[in-house]
Amino acid sequence: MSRRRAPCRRQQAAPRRAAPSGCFRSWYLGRATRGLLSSLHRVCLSPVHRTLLGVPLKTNGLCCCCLLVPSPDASIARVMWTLVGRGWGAHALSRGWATGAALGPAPTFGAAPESWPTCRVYSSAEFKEKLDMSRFPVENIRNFSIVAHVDHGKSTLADRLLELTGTIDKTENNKQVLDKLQVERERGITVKAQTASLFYNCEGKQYLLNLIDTPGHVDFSYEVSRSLSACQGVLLVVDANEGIQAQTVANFFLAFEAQLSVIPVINKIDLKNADPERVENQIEKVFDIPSDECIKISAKLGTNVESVLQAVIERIPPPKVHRKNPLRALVFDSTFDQYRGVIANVALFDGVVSKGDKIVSAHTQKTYEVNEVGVLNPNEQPTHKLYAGQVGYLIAGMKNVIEAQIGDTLYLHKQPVEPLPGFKSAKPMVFAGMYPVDQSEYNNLKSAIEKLTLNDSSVTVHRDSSLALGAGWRLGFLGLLHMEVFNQRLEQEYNASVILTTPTVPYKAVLSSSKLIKARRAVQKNMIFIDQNRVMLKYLFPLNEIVVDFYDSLKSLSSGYASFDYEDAGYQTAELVKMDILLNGNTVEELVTVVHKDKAHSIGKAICERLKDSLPRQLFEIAIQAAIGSKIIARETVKAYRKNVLAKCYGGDITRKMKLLKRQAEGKKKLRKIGNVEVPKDAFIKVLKTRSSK
Ligand SMILES: Nc1nc2c(ncn2[C@@H]2O[C@H](COP(=O)(O)OP(=O)(O)OP(=O)(O)O)[C@@H](O)[C@H]2O)c(=O)[nH]1
Repeated sequence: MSRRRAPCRRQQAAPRRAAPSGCFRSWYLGRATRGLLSSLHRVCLSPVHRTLLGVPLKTNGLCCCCLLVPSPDASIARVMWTLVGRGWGAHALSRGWATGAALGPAPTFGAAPESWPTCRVYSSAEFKEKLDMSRFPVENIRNFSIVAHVDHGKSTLADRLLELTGTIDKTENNKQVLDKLQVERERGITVKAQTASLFYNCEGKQYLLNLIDTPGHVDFSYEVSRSLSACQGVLLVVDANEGIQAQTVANFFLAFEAQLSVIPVINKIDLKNADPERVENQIEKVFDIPSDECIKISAKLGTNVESVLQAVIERIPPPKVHRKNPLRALVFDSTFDQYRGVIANVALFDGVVSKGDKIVSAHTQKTYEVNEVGVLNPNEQPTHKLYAGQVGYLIAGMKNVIEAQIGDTLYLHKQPVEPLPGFKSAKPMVFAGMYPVDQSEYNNLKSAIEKLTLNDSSVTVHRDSSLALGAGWRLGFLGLLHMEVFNQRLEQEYNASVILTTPTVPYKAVLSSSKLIKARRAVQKNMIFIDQNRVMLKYLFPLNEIVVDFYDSLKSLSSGYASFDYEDAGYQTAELVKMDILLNGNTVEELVTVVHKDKAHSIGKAICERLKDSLPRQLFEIAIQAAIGSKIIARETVKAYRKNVLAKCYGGDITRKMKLLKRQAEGKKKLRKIGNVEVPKDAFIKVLKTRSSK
């Protein structure tokens, strides 16, 4: 039995240290006790992590400790961020232990520690103030997105705005901090819209600026359109050298249609080839925005960026919301955290939400208890409440994609509201099959795909299987880059290894073999769902379309699952014709048939082909014809046997051979005239089946 040791004197008497400001690669937790740390160890750390994290704890050996991450181990980074994300700092504060720690953006897992951001440490008072969101009345809130063509400088401008508002420190390492994903860092492009709440003091007023940095590439335009639903304005960034490009126009119209205020920002004016005046004129001409409304900046150097903040406050209206109404929150994005479940990004259109509230999803009608609310600053910063007009995150124990629908409306239990319109679903353009490299990994890959599609709702997923690759999925993407990024994220964020088939685009195909019912001139009467797995379909069929092989075809198409029954529905008017089948000009009475006018040609052709296959070759040629009245609509020929009349001629005179062949041809002519073609019995059955299946 292990005995608990009493805390040593040195620990109790440890002086309170001043929080180191801006300490790099470290987390300052103030007077966090060993008890809290060890409980955290118990809750979330594996033995390896405990050992590694234990090293700096032991060496510090004080109540007041600074956790240094001892190695670039990716999993350690993940754990540290999980702890911070779980509100460790806030927890310590609520117990009166500590100053809290608000950090820079999460390090990308597996990245070298040098790329990690600087931590920013707040005083207790600052931290307490951060938790109270009631200090921002609606008129002091501005919600806006930064939109632009690819590489025109959105993320760089976002960095400057974060710095100007004191959200992050101005250091070499804080570059494109809102591009948090490893794939974004590696490729140098934004693929995921990121929200950041900035606190800004202007002329004695405290403003809350909710900024959403969006991707520029067309494959991720769904991110832009969703982000705009949480905004009242956009910063339309245009490169001073390249001018207006395709995505500039597309994004402008997205904002215009959503009736948002558009602030044109001409960026990169520091470039040698920059021509801001030309771009100003373009903007005026194409978007009808007066040139004097354009703000010329260099996001890279920080030139004139302050005036962008001014314009946001002056030109973008505050949200039109009502705090006194019952809660109405739009879920506009979400991510999955393995410890906390779904983290939903929400924009509050009405009311207030607090930790502990019972909320209902309009989509699933399920009730949840709110475990945490907060803002992204730019990382998760828990707050006491979120108020209408604000944008933040909410954790309520939702566990999967079905529960956490993007576009869903959340409201308070027993206070139902009219759901918000939500979003149009994305239309995939490129499709590819995805299979686990090893079939035993199927379930893990399934769960990884589900979690990732939660964060990227524009991907469509359908189950599929292949003889060679086994069970898998057919995924739909908005483009090739989107497909590559999704695959890369699966590998990097979920450690999944997959086989991705060659991408294809959608085709519209008419599957003649499976249109079993339509092809038989049926008219649907009704459809009744008997239970979850069975449906009853009622059709009006012409009887001659089902008598012969309909049931066989139905069984084979449905792998034996479908059953069939019919009853007489009386006579109906139809355009029918009588079709004769002729053998060497003589009608075969047994094969005379009545068919629908539109199908006469195809049935006639098929019958002739079947007869050709079924009739034995004879000494004379047989002409098989299908006719409607005197009009021949199809013809096949069965060639005659040719007896080798020259067999006995060894060498000899050519005139003798010609004489024999001529005599044979004359004999055949006579045969043709008197020829009475014998039709075997099974040919009739084959022919009847042909007629029916056409
Ligand atoms: N010279 C100069 N370069 C800039 C400026 N702003 C951004 N850049 C550079 O332009 C490149 C693209 O910048 P980003 O901020 O990533 O552009 P983005 O629009 O966010 O890119 P996507 O999100 O991928 O569309 C980077 O190399 C930046 O350093 C600027 O004001 N001047």
